[in-house]
Amino acid sequence: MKKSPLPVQTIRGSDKQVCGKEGLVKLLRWHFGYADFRGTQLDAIQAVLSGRDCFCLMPTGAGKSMCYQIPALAKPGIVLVVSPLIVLALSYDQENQVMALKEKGIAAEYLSSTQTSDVKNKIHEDLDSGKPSVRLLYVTPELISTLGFMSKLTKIYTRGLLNLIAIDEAHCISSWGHDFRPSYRKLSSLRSRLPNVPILALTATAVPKVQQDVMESLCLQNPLVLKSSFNRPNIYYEVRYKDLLVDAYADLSDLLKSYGDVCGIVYCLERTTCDDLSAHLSKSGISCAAYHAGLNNKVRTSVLDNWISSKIQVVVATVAFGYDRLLNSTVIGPFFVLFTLFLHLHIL
Ligand SMILES: Nc1ncnc2c1ncn2[C@@H]1O[C@H](COP(=O)(O)OP(=O)(O)OP(=O)(O)O)[C@@H](O)[C@H]1O
Repeated sequence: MKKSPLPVQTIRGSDKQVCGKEGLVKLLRWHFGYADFRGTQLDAIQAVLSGRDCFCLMPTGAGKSMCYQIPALAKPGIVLVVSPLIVLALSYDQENQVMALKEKGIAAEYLSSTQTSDVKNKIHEDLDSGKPSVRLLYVTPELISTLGFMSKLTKIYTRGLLNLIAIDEAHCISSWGHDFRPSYRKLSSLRSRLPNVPILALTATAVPKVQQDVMESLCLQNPLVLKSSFNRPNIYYEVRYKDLLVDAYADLSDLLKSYGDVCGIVYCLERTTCDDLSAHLSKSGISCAAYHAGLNNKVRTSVLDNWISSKIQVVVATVAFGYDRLLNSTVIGPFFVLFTLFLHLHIL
């Protein structure tokens, strides 16, 4: 349901007004309906709103997005969110995030190669106008590294309209990290090109060496470093020995059925295993589909859509199925079960 007139801030308040806990909690309640901030969210938000850089290490699903979404509502101007749109599931998540924000009446847009030129032109026109209406702009690191976009950003910056740069999945900037992306390296120029704009680096996966590398590469100055606990009491591992099972397929099928109406992902190492297992499970009455890089985009999108909308219960996938993102999906929430280890041990 859409909310009408939103109290998005339109005038510059004093730091105390903008950063005060009471006002920020009000924004959170009004726009998102949550009672209070979680973990270190408020610290991160207050740091960036006061102009300080921040490195924020939070587990997947802890609510990192809120750390840049609330600042976008607290001050007039634009929050730039740099996020990698590597695989289908990630870009899907990005689109969903922007759609969900728009539903709440928050002016959010994303720029990616998947959009039509009409849509992109509209966003560029808004950015070029003296008074852009967009509050949250999601872009790829690749776009940041283009001269045209950088000069656009510089113009917005010189007009005093760039409030915050949030770097999502910030570990991608580190060549020590498991997800290193060369295009992220180019983000190191943001500090010199757009000085005085606070930078918020967000990640769920940085070991100390990567953390240091991220902070140095982004030239963070005296950042507030926030690290949350990674204990996830809702996740547990169970190991079953394949040799001790009469029929591993039947065992898996029974296990899936025993969870009732929940949705799950079964991870396999190979594409052919996904196809075979999906066929087996379908025969035993489980609504499922395979997902791997060998399938074309159309099929993959439809499997993802069907799974998210609960038309199918189980996806049998390789890691091509955006592991981290889907684990967090708000749509799936508590009804999500992951069977990764089981399959590795039993079926392969
Ligand atoms: N203070 C809060 N109270 C309750 N729910 C919250 C709060 N902040 C965020 N959430 C919800 O938590 C869910 C996960 O948030 P989000 O997607 O931002 O996590 P994340 O840490 O960015 O995950 P990822 O590592 O996948 O990027 C979302 O549904 C979000 O609306």
